[in-house]
Amino acid sequence: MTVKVALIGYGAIAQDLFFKVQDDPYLTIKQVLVRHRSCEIVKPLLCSTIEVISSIDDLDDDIDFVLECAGHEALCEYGEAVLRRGIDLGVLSAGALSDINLDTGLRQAAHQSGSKIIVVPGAIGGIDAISSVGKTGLTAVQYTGRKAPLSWKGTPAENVCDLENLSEPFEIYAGTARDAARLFPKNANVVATVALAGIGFDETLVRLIADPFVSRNTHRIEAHGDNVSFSFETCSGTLPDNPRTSALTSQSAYRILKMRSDSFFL
Ligand SMILES: NC(=O)C1=CN([C@@H]2O[C@H](COP(=O)(O)OP(=O)(O)OC[C@H]3O[C@@H](n4cnc5c(N)ncnc54)[C@H](OP(=O)(O)O)[C@@H]3O)[C@@H](O)[C@H]2O)C=CC1
Ligand SMILES: O=C([O-])CC(=O)C(=O)O
Repeated sequence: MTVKVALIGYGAIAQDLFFKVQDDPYLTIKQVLVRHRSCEIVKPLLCSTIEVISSIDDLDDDIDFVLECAGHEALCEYGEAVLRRGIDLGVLSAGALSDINLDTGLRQAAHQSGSKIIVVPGAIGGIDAISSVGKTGLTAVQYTGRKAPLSWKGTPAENVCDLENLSEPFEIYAGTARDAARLFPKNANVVATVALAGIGFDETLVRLIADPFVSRNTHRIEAHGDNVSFSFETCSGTLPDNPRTSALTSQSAYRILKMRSDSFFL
């Protein structure tokens, strides 16, 4: 059986994922949802069998899985409608779930229709272990993220340091996962994933660092419980079309799609 997938967004992650999926006999990207103004730009980039849409109402009834790879705003705009249609939703913009109303709305929609929300681990490793132990088994979780200075352009980091001329690592944020997810919507989705898997947005402590010495995005988790402790570090180069996004993100998204199509899965 071929699993029919719709993507929300056609940026760096979606395009990289698209190339991974195109030779896979068990997965088909059937539709791509973009903003209305982008439809005519995206159409020529895709083969004619893939429909480019700009309204969630145009989602085909036979879509098995929708993957959001567009940003917080897109998850707010389309997430609930996808789930209400009974279609499972993969989420990359997990940081949007730091908004309690959105989180509750999506969970209710999924519960009522029987669909599922799958938070894609994306750019960070170790989520399986953190999630297996979860809130009941963990007492402290600390996340530290490092990216090259220019990856923090357009964020509140610009108010606290001169990103263009950093010669030493600079801590641009220290606080809760909830505030990090809200303040850094394009850089702290992994923070939200760690929080959701572990002890929650308000208990997970976060440090974000603009580091002129890193060439790859680096995500470090230190987690402790009464009977367990973890320390994970993930370093990934970035995608050519978005130098702030880890290449691991689209690899992880492809894995989630394969999970739905393959009979043996690890
Ligand atoms: N969980 C994880 O590990 C990670 C998650 N992410 C999340 O994934 C998102 C996408 O990342 P990436 O591909 O690198 O970003 P890009 O900026 O390269 O692409 C995002 C695409 O989504 C489109 N888009 C944005 N809003 C909407 C909308 N409301 N409706 C339709 N399309 C929309 C944008 O179009 P336009 O240009 O017209 O706005 C753009 O083409 C990030 O914003 C972030 O939230 C990113 C990295 C890691
Ligand atoms: O791509 C990464 O390394 C992480 C990222 O941007 C995010 O979590 O939003």
